[in-house]
Amino acid sequence: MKTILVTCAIIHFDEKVLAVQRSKSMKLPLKWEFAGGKIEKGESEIDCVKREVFEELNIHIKVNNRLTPVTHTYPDFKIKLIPFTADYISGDLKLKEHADAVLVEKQHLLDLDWAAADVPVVEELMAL
Ligand SMILES: Nc1nc2c([nH]c(=O)n2[C@@H]2O[C@H](COP(=O)(O)OP(=O)(O)OP(=O)(O)O)[C@@H](O)[C@H]2O)c(=O)[nH]1
Repeated sequence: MKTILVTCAIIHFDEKVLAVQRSKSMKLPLKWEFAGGKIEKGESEIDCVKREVFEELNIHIKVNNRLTPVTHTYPDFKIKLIPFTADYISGDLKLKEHADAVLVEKQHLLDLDWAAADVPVVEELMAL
């Protein structure tokens, strides 16, 4: 099975981080994730994560640290999820694709029903 390369951003707004919920019509319906998406041909990881966040949320971010990538096999596809910590810079947050968004304190992140690939990312983040 081909591995899809996906970046995502753990966007900090002061002490909280932004989680977004996939819509009913997306793959992994209603699961929570970090904004991001597939790397396009010739695109750097950082350009990808900035582009996807702007496309999905209408905000600009500053990308900080790359966390540990997670390879996960779902029943019908396999991804390598490459997470970055980031800070909100500017823009009015608008949900272009997702069903919902919440700002969560780090210690409450595991209360959400995450896409399976995100669970190790959340655990790493909580241990930072
Ligand atoms: N953006 C993002 N995607 C994630 C995360 N965790 C995770 O498993 N994924 C999966 O990685 C893929 C990212 O692709 P995407 O967001 O660009 O595309 P999509 O599924 O909405 O579009 P598609 O239906 O065209 O494939 C999705 O299948 C999504 O389910 C995450 O934290 N952020």
